[in-house]
Parts: sequence; C-alpha cells; structure tokens
Amino acid sequence: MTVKIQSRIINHSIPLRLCMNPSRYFALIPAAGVGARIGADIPKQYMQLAGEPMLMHVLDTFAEASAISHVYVVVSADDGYIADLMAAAPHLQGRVTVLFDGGPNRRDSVLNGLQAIREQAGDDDWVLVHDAARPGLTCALIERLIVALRDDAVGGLLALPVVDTLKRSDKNTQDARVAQTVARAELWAAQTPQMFRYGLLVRALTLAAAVTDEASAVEQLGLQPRLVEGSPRNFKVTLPHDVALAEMFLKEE
Ligand SMILES: Nc1ccn([C@@H]2O[C@H](COP(=O)(O)OP(=O)(O)OP(=O)(O)O)[C@@H](O)[C@H]2O)c(=O)n1
Ligand SMILES: C[C@](O)(CO)[C@H](O)COP(=O)(O)O
Repeated sequence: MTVKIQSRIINHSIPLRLCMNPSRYFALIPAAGVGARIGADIPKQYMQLAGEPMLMHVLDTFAEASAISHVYVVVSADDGYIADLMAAAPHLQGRVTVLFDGGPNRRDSVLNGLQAIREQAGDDDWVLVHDAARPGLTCALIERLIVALRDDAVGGLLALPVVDTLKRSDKNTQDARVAQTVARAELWAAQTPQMFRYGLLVRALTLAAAVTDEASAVEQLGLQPRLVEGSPRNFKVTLPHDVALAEMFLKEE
C-alpha cells in the first residue's frame, strides 16, 4: 500500500556541473526497522538526537541537497510516527514522499520502495539508498558520491577503509578467542548512500535474497561497485552507546 502524503515531484536547480548528466537523482530512505539492538521504547529512527528525530536529520540533509530531485522514505505499513514528524516539518512538503511499504527486512523495504516509485523513476535515473539510522550524513558527502559516480557504468557506495587490526573469533559468545587475524589491506566498512541506477538496482535486488546492502546484490550480478571514501560521522546508530556519539557529531554542525 502506498499512501502519498505529498506526490508532487519538483525539480530543484541542479548545479551546472551535474547538469551534464540528464539523469535525475532520487533518495530512498529505508526507515521501516524496529531498532531491536538499541533497545529503545520507540523505533530508533524516531529517537531524539540533538533536538530532532534521527530520521528528520536525514530528511533535512537530502532536502537541502540541490542535486536530489525527490526524497522517498519507506516506513512500515503500521508506522504511527511519520505523520506527526511530517506535520512538524512544513519545509519538507513537496520534497519528501512517504511510502508505507516497509518489509520484513531491509532488502524487502528497499525493493518495495523502488517498485512503489516505478512511475516516477526511469531506469537510468540514479537512486541513492541511505539508512535512516545514519543521521551524520552531510550534503558534502552526498555531492562527493554523486560527482564520483555520475559517469560510472556500475555505481557504488560510501565506505571507510578499515584502520584497526581485525580478528576473526572462534565463536560468537562472551568467551570468544582469536581464531585468526584478517588482513585489512583491502577491507572497507560499507556505509550509505549506496548509489545505483534504478533499473539495475531493481533487477539486482529482485534476484538477490539475503543481502544486507544494495552493493551485495549488484555484486551478485558480477559487477564491481566503486568505493568512495565516506566519513566516521556517517556511522550507523545501532547500539545504545551510539546515541551519544551521534549527538556529538550532530552538535558539531
Ligand atoms: N525491515 C527493515 C529493517 C531495517 N530497515 C532500515 O534499514 C536501516 C538499517 O537497518 P538497521 O540499522 O539494522 O535498523 P533496524 O533493523 O531497525 O535495527 P535492528 O537490526 O537493531 O532491529 C534502518 O534505517 C532501518 O530502519 C528497514 O527499512 N526495514
Ligand atoms: C547497509 C549497511 O548500512 C551497510 O553497512 C548495513 O549493511 C545495514 O545493515 P543492518 O543490519 O540492516 O543494519
């Protein structure tokens, strides 16, 4: 079911350097999770961070990004929070459309959302899929990703090169011990947005089942997404101790 709170798509002025490429750039925000690992009494995307709901930081950033034609946010069918959030954000009217198409996992929420906008997006349009749980994203990071990928044949994602020495454990319990040290030379930690053309992304996610990000589905087609350096502030708020760290970054702005 798709209930569009605002369905107008307005084309914002796109910087000249991006006008060379006629494809549009859509944002799609999966925000239909429950935040089980953080253990809050509301879905974590609605937790207050630096005075605003986590999701509002993400919507504001994409709404401010002039290259983004429109923002779609995918919430669960029974979401009881988004209407109040949007009512308190008149500046997002006409810039953000809510899709009540969340699925049982992130991949399903993203694919459902993509299918819900098939009348709006063309196969060659770019879609930037970004976690509602990464509120530290900035317009500069969005532009870095678009400039790096707008002429790319595959697409790609923001990611951070791993700087710690990595250990693989012998088991996943408190008494775990090192089984091996993993060479970190070519290891990156995937962030979002992950940016792919609409047609490719729908095909990849339709064929891939248990993937935790969009790039994995594209890789399963035998393609190699481009890695674009992200930022530590763009980390995913997942566990209770992440809240204070996220607020620190958000208060920096
Ligand atoms: N069925 C789902 C599950 C997750 N997400 C979204 O995917 C993003 C990243 O997922 P994660 O950090 O795992 O969020 P949750 O699934 O809510 O967290 P948890 O795994 O702790 O329940 C979040 O913005 C979340 O809202 C979604 O749209 N639909
Ligand atoms: C998409 C992602 O944020 C890239 O690191 C990550 O895979 C999401 O995983 P989650 O388990 O849905 O939080």
